[in-house]
Amino acid sequence: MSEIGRLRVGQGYDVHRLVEGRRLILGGVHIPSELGLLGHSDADALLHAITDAILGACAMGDIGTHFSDTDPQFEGADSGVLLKNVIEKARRKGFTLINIDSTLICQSPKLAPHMAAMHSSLSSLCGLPLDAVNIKAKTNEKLGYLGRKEAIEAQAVVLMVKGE
Ligand SMILES: Nc1ccn([C@@H]2O[C@H](COP(=O)(O)O)[C@@H](O)[C@H]2O)c(=O)n1
Ligand SMILES: C[C@@]1(CO)OP(=O)(O)OP(=O)(O)OC[C@H]1O
Repeated sequence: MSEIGRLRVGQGYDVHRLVEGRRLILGGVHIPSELGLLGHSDADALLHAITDAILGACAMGDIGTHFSDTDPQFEGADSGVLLKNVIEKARRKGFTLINIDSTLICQSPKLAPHMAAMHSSLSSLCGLPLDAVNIKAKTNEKLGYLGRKEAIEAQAVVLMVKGE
């Protein structure tokens, strides 16, 4: 089969509510903030969106079917561990990750000062070179629940190749 016939694209999305009393973790990095994301795991919306994009590219379902949000095993889970587990499951089915692009929609805090750390963390978690990984940040121009700082949303697209 041609190289093009072996390419698979995947898309992922996640949103978590911002609340008091939780640490804000994005891309595997702790970001100092008065509010953190609520979830069963560490609620790392960026890693969840990327995990879902990988599962999508491989036609392997979604994050909740692999790691149930009612399973005590995943309470407070490090989403980096879940992401690495999915990359390994995909590898066993013959899929290799090529690149990731992603967007965080986050009115506050400002993510630019943390971008290099998130970029490096994501590259390391995914076993990809830095030039195959991208993270973008957007405010929501103060519109809606994202603009009111009630939540952070993440979107991701990945490209994968199947076979040798
Ligand atoms: N939480 C955020 C949001 C955005 N940025 C950076 O600001 C730029 C402009 O954002 P707009 O939403 O006004 O288009 C954006 O391109 C990011 O570089 C940020 O650092 N943290
Ligand atoms: C990751 C899981 C599992 O701990 O829990 P949450 O942190 O609530 O995250 P969500 O984005 O709802 O996705 C799937 C869950 O099963």
